[in-house]
Amino acid sequence: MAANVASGRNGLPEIQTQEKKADGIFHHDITAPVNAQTIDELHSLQKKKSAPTTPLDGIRGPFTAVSDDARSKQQLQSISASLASLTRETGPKVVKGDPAAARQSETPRVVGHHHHQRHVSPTINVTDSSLKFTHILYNLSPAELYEQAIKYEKGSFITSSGALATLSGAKTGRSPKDKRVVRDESTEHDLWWGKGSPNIEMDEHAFMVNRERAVDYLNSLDKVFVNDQFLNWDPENRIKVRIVSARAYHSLFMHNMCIRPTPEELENFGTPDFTIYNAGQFPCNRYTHYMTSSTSVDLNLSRREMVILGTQYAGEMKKGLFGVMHYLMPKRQILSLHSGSNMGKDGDVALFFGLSGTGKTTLSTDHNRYLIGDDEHCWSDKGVSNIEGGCYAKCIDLSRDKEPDIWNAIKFGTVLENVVFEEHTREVDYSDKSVTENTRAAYPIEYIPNAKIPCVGPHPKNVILLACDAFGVLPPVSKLNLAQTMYHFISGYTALVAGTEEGIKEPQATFSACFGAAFIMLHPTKYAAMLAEKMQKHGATGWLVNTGWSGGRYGSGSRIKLAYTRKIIDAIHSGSLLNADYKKTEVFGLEIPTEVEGVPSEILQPANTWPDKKAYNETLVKLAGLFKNNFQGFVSHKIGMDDKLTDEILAAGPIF
Ligand SMILES: Nc1ncnc2c1ncn2[C@@H]1O[C@H](COP(=O)(O)OP(=O)(O)O)[C@@H](O)[C@H]1O
Ligand SMILES: C=C(OP(=O)(O)O)C(=O)O
Ligand SMILES: [Ca+2]
Ligand SMILES: [Mn+2]
Repeated sequence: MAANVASGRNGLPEIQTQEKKADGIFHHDITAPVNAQTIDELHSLQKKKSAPTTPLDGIRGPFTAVSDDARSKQQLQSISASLASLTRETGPKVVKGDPAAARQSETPRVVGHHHHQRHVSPTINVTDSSLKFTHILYNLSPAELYEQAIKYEKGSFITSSGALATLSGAKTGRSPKDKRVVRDESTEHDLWWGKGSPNIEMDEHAFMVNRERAVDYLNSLDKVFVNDQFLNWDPENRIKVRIVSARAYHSLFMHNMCIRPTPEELENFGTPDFTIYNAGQFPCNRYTHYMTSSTSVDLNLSRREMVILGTQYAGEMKKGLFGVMHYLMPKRQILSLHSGSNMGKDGDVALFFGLSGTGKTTLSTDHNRYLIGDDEHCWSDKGVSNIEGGCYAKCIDLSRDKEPDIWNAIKFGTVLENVVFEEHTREVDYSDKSVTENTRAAYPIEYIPNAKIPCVGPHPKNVILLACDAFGVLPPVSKLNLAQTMYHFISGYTALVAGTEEGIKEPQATFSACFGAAFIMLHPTKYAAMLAEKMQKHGATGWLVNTGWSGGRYGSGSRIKLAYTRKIIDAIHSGSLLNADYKKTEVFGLEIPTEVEGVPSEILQPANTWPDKKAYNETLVKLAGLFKNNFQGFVSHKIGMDDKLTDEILAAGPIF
């Protein structure tokens, strides 16, 4: 090849790698020319249209064939029906796609899974809901949702590991006091109401006022996000959910947390079984009956709808749906569980119950075992199934060494809530609590390398009850008989520290029935009876594991090392702890092993670890009193058909 030397930019010699053509014109480009005549044409080439993965007309019979167009129309009609104001005649005019994209370009755009003809949208800001189109961003991909969040939602950034950092606004945790459940003829008798119940009532009318408020707000926006997804990996008991929301953050969060439909499943989705209207940034009207703040999370089981006003905390949606499952599943004789779950190589399944912060996510995510799920499960006659399609991990003080699988899951596609990062490098500082202590990562379950897909497993062998005991008196591990397991399940104890402010040293005991009183819908004894029956039938062993303090209460002792807790959990899984030597404790009557491989034996007996024995005994009796007091609410209830079990459970509490 002859190198021609000519004068390039800045007078520097330019090296020609091509021969001069006969016409005397230099050809600078060595690659093939672009297949477009205009910039618009070039841009239109960049995006390939998502085609349906199944040739629908080909595989269906001539009488059942539904054209793509008809299917797309049905889908839009279904979404319009979801968004319909119930006081007006028709639903809003809906069209798929980003209104900004439609304004920018003359070429039809594809957003979501189906191509749809672009309607001409008004270029002036016409806000009358009846005159405008509501643009629907339907089941967008994570990449599309990233772009939406970054373009339109303040506080959205890509972190150095590729996650989407977002802010949840004024609320950085759930608002259980603002939860309302419609009390009508059907729920009146079915649900748990009154003292101790999380179900604070509202009437149908107040619900409709809030529903209208949410729907009108959503329709006033130029676009809304719609996610059609599933709950429950048990195919026979799968629930179809639709989430209508105003933020890309919410849409991506639910994309990660619910089960993601395949394109085929989405084409045949039809009508949802349950719909969430999340108008989170818009408050409720406090003049509305039953409202006590500007936040309201309202559940109407008869309408199969939930309305969220005045909180953008995304966990509200995930845990809201969990409540729905706590109603729907027991009706089918399936037990819903606030637990993590994993499975060993030999197929042994463990459940991890516990209140927030006790270790469900951390301990079910175990590099040596298959992860079934970190938070919400069902136990049916066939075994366990995860309700969700993702995990929701706490990020505060997250370390690569101690929790490598969670660390590595924080990558492209993961939603990172309320974390603080270095403004230039976008490295997250997981120790920073400036926004909140409750920093979170929501990622699809397959981001954990040993996730068990599909997320189902056989009947559990071990049922592990986690308590983070900041009083430091519960043993790191004890083996429970069935009555003790039920006693502790119904009690649902944990004790965290009262606050993060200086000087507050007193642990705060929390009793939350079934380790999830905020989410259960029926009386706790209903779930307890089902758990007892299943554990008995399948021969599962119960364990109480304290992931909290040792060597003294909060302030003088310290939290049990995660590495030790993991060793304890390993010994439960392997079966070695089942046959260990045990010693029974006073007061709580708990069986404590004398040895656990990899754990210093002296920490197994809490009494040994307290330098001040008198303080230990006082604290132990104090906690026992709190247990006894809490259980008073259950003494008059029968658990299951068996009077004997009820008596045994009552006797399984602390004696002092
Ligand atoms: N010994 C321990 N066992 C379990 N978790 C521990 C322990 N020590 C500290 N931790 C921390 O406590 C937190 C447990 O939270 P998480 O697993 O998210 O609970 P949950 O899923 O039950 O809400 C994690 O941040 C974890 O790193
Ligand atoms: C999302 C939650 O779950 P957890 O804290 O148990 O992970 C919650 O309780 O709000
Ligand atoms: Ca929880
Ligand atoms: Mn969790």
